[in-house]
Amino acid sequence: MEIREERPLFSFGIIADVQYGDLDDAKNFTQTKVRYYRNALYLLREAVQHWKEGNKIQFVLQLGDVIDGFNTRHKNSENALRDVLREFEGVPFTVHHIWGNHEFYNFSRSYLMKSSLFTAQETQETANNVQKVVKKEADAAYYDFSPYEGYRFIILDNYDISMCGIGRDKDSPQYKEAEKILRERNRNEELNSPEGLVGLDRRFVMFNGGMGEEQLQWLRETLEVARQRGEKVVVSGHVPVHPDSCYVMCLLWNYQDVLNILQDFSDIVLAYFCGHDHEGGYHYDSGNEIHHVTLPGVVEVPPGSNAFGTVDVFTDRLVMHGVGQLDSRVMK
Ligand SMILES: Nc1ccn([C@@H]2O[C@H](COP(=O)(O)OP(=O)(O)OC[C@H](O)CO)[C@@H](O)[C@H]2O)c(=O)n1
Repeated sequence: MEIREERPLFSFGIIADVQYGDLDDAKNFTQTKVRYYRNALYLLREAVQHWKEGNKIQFVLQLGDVIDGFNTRHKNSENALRDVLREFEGVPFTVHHIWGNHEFYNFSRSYLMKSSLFTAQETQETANNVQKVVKKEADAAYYDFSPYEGYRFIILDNYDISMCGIGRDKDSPQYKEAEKILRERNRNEELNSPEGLVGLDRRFVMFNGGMGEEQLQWLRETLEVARQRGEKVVVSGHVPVHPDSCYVMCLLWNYQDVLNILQDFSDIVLAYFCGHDHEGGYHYDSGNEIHHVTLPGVVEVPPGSNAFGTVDVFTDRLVMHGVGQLDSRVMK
């Protein structure tokens, strides 16, 4: 008879696209959904309260876009950031903040590096050395950590190559590379517009980004070391990397590079968690046994519901307990 463990090895929280702002509700760009900017803060508060009361999660993956770009119109970016960070004050778990496009509408990369949203700087070590958080490149936010022996989490910086907002200096090689990629693929004056782009090429808009060769190389090396150690790996970023897990306009520019790497390490990679596409999505890459989970965006959740979750990690499965618009799921 198969004996299943009752308790998970460990658990973590997930939430995406809070996009808080002290702003009146308004429709999104395509006029299809309402964004509830103020209410988003209460939904974040409810999620944090849920995790505190459950008293079982070790950490949260905050999957990016924690405040909205429209805060800049009122010069309110710092206040908005202060308000969301206050929700996490004194919590009994670690919070890993991932950077999305809205972080760069509000702040420069150098500002973010010095802020509490730069969680790669934390180095926490437990007795068995499994909670070490390792920062890599000097001006990038990708890193890895091991919350539990035998498990590794990888945080990607999906806007490493980007033209978003004020993130990258216009003279930086990364900004120039992003501009070259976009101008070659997108002939519109307004680079956020997908007009004239067909199929998967609709991802070549300015609110997406790409990952540079240095980061891709680091991802390969980190997975290689994890494989040698016999670890299982969960990867996260703001932007989806599988075309079947999201609306194609929200895909990472060089999603195929990342997918190839994840698939090369399909023996150890369990899942990829992200946000960005506010509709949310899910795809099981059955050939490689990798789960791609795109969380619904909190900012577009009407009052009375929510969109966050808790993932229990067992030796043979991840069990995602969704609240509100995030579906619950057992991922073998
Ligand atoms: N078709 C579009 C869509 C957007 N824009 C402009 O791009 C900027 C970012 O858009 P925004 O909807 O705020 O980005 P999110 O990250 O919140 O959402 C991504 C997906 O849309 C969610 O499903 C902003 O300046 C828009 O005005 C555009 O020009 N054309």
